[in-house]
Amino acid sequence: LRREIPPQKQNHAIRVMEDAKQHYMQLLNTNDELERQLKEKPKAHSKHQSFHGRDKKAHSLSLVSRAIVGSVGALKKLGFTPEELRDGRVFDMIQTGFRDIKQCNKNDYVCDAESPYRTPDGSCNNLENPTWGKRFQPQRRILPATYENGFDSPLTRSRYTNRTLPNPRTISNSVHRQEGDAPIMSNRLSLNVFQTGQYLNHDFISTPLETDDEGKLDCCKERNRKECFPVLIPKGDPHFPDGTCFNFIRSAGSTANCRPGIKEQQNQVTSYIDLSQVYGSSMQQEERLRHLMMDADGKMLPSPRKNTCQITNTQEHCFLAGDARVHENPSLASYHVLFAHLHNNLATNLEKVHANWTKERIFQEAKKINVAMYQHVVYNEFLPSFMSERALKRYNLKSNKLGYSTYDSALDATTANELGIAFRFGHSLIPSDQVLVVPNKPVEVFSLVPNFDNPHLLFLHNKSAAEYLLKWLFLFSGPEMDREIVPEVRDRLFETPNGQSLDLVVLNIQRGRDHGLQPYGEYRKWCGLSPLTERFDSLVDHDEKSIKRLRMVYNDPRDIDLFPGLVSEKQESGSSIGKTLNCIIGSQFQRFKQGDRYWYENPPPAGFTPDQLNEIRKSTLAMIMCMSFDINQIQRDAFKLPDETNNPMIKCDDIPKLDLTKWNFSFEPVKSLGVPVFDELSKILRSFGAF
Ligand code: HEM
Ligand SMILES: [Ca+2]
Repeated sequence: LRREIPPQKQNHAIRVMEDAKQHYMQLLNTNDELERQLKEKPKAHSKHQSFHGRDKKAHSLSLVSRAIVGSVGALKKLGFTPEELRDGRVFDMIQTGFRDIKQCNKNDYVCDAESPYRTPDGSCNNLENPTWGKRFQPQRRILPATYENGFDSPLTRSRYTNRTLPNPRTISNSVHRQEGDAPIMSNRLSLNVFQTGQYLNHDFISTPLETDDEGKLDCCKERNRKECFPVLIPKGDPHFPDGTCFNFIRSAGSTANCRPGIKEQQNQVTSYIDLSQVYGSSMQQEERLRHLMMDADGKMLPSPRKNTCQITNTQEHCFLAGDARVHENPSLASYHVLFAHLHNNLATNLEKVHANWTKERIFQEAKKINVAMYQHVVYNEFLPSFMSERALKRYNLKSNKLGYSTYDSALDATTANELGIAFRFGHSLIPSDQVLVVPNKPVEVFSLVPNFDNPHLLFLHNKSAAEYLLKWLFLFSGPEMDREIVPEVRDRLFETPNGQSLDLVVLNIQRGRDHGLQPYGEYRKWCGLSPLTERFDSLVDHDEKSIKRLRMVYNDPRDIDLFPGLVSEKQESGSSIGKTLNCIIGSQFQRFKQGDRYWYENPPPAGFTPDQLNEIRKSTLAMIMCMSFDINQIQRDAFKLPDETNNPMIKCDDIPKLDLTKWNFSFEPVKSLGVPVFDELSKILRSFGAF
C-alpha cells in the first residue's frame, strides 16, 4: 500500500511547481533580452558555442527542462524523501502543472504505419513509442547519472575518496599528450575511418548547450551560474598562459513530455542513421534543403542566409546542410559534398527511368536509397575496419548476404549519452593537416588550425577541392588509434588570431562530468569485464605505460573518467579499439540497426524489395566516390590503405553500379507524409528565416 502524501507536502509541491514556472518565464525573458544585445568579437569560445549549433526550439525546451528539474531539486531541499519523489503522484502533479506551457502540450502522434518513408524528425519510427529516436528527446542512459547534488550538478569529487577529481587539463597533459614530434601513423587504415567517424556522429548526436547567445555568457566571470562549469588551467602549463580559463557552458537538458526527473541531456538531431546531417532533422529543414542540395553551378554546397562560419573573402560563403557543424573542418565538408552529389545523381537517374514520378516521389526515393547505401557502408565497411570480430558478431552488426533482417520494436534506438563521449575516440584519429591531392601535381598541405570552421579550402581549384580532399582521405593514413591526440586540437582547437584556443580533450572530460556520467570502471562492469579496485594493477586492459600515465593523475583507478579510460585501453585483438569501447559502440549500433523500422534490410513498405536490396548490398564507399566524381580508379576497400596485393587500385568502370531499373514499382507506394505542396511551404519558410 502506498502511504498518503500529507496535504501540507502536497501544497508544498504545488507551490514549488508554480515558482518553477515563474522562473521559466523569467528565463525566457532574459534570453530575449540577451538576444537583443550586440554581438561581441569572435573568441575561441564563441566558435565552440556555434559549433554546437543553435536551434531556438532546442533552447526553449532546455529552459523548460531546467525549470522542471529545478522543481525536483527544490522538493528535495524541502525534505521530500527519495521515496516520495519516486512516487508517481508528486511528478504527476508537477507535470500537470506545466501542461499549459506550450512546450509541454502533449503530442498525440498519428503515425502512418504504411508510409514507405521516414519522418524527417525521427518520430513514428517506433509505432508503439513514437518519440524514440526523435530529435529534441532526452538522450538515453546506459547507467544512471551521478550528479553531485543527486539531480543536476556536475561531478567534482571522487565517489571513492571524496577528494577533488583531477583537473581535466592535468589529465590531458599526462595521458593524451603526443610524445613525438609527429603522431604515430596507422599502417593499415585510411583517413576515411577518421572522416566517416565524424560525419556519422553528426548523424546520431548533437548536444546543444544551455545558452545560445553567441559568446555573450562568460562563465569565467559568472562561475556560479547554472549554465556554467568553467575549467581553470593549472599554473605552469606547457601551452596555455597562467590564469587561462575555458568558458565551458553546460549541455542543455530535455524532458520527455515535461515529466519531472533528474537532468537528462538533449539530442537535437535524430538518433537514427538516416543522413539527418544531409537532409536535416525537421520537415522545415528538409523542405528548404531539398531544393538546394548544391549551389547554382552544382559544385558547392548552398549558402545559408546568415554566415555562420569564418569567411576568408567575399567570393566564399558558409554552407547550408542538415547539420550546423558542416564546416568544422574542410574534409568533413567534403563528405557533405559527396553525399549531396550522390543524392542528386540518384534523383537524376531515377527521373530518367521514371518520367511519370512526381518530384516528391523522386526526392523521397533518392533519399531512401542514399540512406540505405550509407547504412550498408557504415555496417559493412566502416565498423568492421576498426571493431573486433567478436563484437561485430555479438551485437549482430554484420549485414546479411541474403534475405531480410529482423526489426525489434522493443529496442530503443535513442542515442546513449555515453556514446556521445565514447565515440569521441575518433579524436585520436584527427590528423594535423588537411591535404589536397591534385591530379598530376604535388600534394598541397595545409595546417588544420586556420581551417576550423572555415570552408576556404573547398573553394580552391575552381571549387574542385572537395574531390581532392576526398582523394587524400582514401589514399593516405592518419594517426593510429591510441591515447595520443595531436597538438592541433589538444592545444590549438579553434585558435583565434590573438592566440586564444581550447583543448578538445579537456572538453571531452569536462563534458562527461557535466553529464553526470559514471567513471570508466562502471562501464567495464556493465560490459561484463573485470571490475576495478583501488589498486592500479586491476587495470588489466591497459598497458604498463598507460597505467603509469593514469597513475600520475588519478588517486584511485575507479575515478578514471570515461574518455581517458576508453582511449587508453589496449587494442582488442583484431581491432583498433579496446574491449569496453567495442562493447559500448557495439551495443548502441545494434540498436541503431535492429531498433530502426526503416533499416534498409527490412521488408517493404519501410524497406526494399529483394531485387532492390541486392542492388543496395553492392554499395561501397569506393562505388559512391566513383558515382559522384569523374575519377578513373580507386581502391576497393576505402577504409584500408591501397596495397598492391590485398587492396589494389581498380578502375571505376570495374566497380558495379546500382541498377535503378529495379526500382520499377509494381505498387504505388507514395502516401503523402502530410506535406503541403512543398514549393508553397518553402516560400513560407523562407519568409520565416528558418536558417
Ligand atoms: C578535426 C576534427 C574534429 C574536431 C575539431 C572536433 C571537435 C569537437 C568539438 C569541439 C566537440 C564538442 C566538445 C564539447 O564541448 O563537449 C566535439 C564533440 C564530439 N566529437 Fe569531435 N571533432 C573532430 C572529429 C571527430 C571525430 C573523428 C569523431 C569520431 C570518430 C568525433 C566525435 C565526436 C562526438 C561523438 C562528439 C559529441 C557530439 C555531441 O554530443 O554533440 N569528433 N568534437
Ligand atoms: Ca540521424
